[in-house]
Amino acid sequence: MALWEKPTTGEKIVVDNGRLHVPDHPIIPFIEGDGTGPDIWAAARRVLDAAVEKAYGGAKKIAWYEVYAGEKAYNRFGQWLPEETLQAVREYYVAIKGPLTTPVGGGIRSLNVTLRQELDLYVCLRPVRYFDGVPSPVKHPELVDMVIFRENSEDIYAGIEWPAGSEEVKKVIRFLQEEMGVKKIRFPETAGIGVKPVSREGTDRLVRAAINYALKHGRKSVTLVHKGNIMKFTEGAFKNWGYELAEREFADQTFTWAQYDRIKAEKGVEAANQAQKEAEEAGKVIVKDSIADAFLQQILTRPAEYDVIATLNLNGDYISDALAAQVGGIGIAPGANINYDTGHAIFEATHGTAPKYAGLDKVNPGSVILSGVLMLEHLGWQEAADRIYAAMSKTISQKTVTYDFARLMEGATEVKCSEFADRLIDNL
Ligand SMILES: NC(=O)C1=CN([C@@H]2O[C@H](COP(=O)(O)OP(=O)(O)OC[C@H]3O[C@@H](n4cnc5c(N)ncnc54)[C@H](OP(=O)(O)O)[C@@H]3O)[C@@H](O)[C@H]2O)C=CC1
Ligand SMILES: O=C(O)CCC(=O)C(=O)O
Ligand SMILES: [Mg+2]
Repeated sequence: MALWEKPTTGEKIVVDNGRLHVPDHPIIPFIEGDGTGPDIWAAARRVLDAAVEKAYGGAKKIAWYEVYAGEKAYNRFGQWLPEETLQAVREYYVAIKGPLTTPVGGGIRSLNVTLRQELDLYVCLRPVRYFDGVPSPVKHPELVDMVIFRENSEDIYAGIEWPAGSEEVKKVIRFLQEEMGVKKIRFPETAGIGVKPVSREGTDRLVRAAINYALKHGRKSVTLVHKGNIMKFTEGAFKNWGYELAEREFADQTFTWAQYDRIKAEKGVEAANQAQKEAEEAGKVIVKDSIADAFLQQILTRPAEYDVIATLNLNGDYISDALAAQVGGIGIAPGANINYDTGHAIFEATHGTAPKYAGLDKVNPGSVILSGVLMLEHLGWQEAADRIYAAMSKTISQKTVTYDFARLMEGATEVKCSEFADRLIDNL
């Protein structure tokens, strides 16, 4: 028996050869989220509806369809992630969600990660840009304009791990020592073990999506961020496979640092520099790489050198919060989880449930609103998206902001989460 009723109004989005056909009243499933989720989702929904109404004068309207996950699902149905929720995203293609809680060190596995895995949403897309007037801890936040393509289905993040002392972990240790010849690593009884799968297919589809994005949006470079000096056959392979993919599938549109190195070895550094210069002048996308620790310091010291970033799952998680902080914090950091082949996508903020602020109508709804803007762009409703971007810029410049910006801005008026949405709607 179904756990809840399906919507009776609105129409389904149809996907044909990976292309979305969006009706005027598309049914869009949403998950409210845990913690601050109800506050920020309520604010976001009002802003999205008002922008669509204003942009299309009533000709288009989203038919919202609530589906359940997390605490609300558990409290109502005794299930953390009902199959109906997964089925709804499969059927209606595009969804949006608030953050969901994941306990640390035990309990259920991340529902956020499970949604990505179950629907094979292999790209976590997180654009990071600066809005004028936002308080930032760095001198030139306006130099940050990056789009993160984080691999979303593999890596240590996939959750293959066994707890210390378990029968499973003992078996894995025995296997490593007796069959795989791992002798030099100490494996005390207290070791837990995690496994890090990284595949060529997983890398190819992620890097392909990043290069396609760079070409479509006139971006200058794609940087493969990895820790391949240490994890050679996972992160190092990611780098090598990324370069190979660029040279194989985008030979006329890209120039890679692997090519640069080959020219340098054959003809010297000047010839290599000249080849890169010519590629840049011809408008080719430069595909380069950076080791993750050096990258994290360079995004602070030389952010203008980075543009589209393609990286593995865990690196991408860290990098997205770090970059969000540079442009004013996690309160305005949007994201999307996308499968470019099937057309499925779930939009969500970069931040989590911020439990200490739950129910206070306090936090910044900007991240989930801007995730909604990415969703409107994905639907092709650019006019509505543009209105929200403009309203966001205007509201911030008027210094009417939530606590996170107000505490760092001189002369700001601090407003509640819902009031910030009101101001945005006034400014649409
Ligand atoms: N995709 C998802 O659903 C995600 C879920 N999570 C989950 O969320 C839970 C809490 O994680 P936690 O590590 O505390 O990270 P959070 O991102 O939830 O919160 C960390 C801090 O970020 C700031 N912050 C978060 N959201 C906002 C907002 N909307 N506006 C302004 N500031 C904000 C607050 O900073 P300050 O204290 O300075 O005010 C907050 O204390 C965990 O269970 C985690 O697993 C985490 C990330 C993503
Ligand atoms: O799933 C979670 O609880 C955390 C996920 C996360 O931090 C992220 O995807 O950025
Ligand atoms: Mg994160």
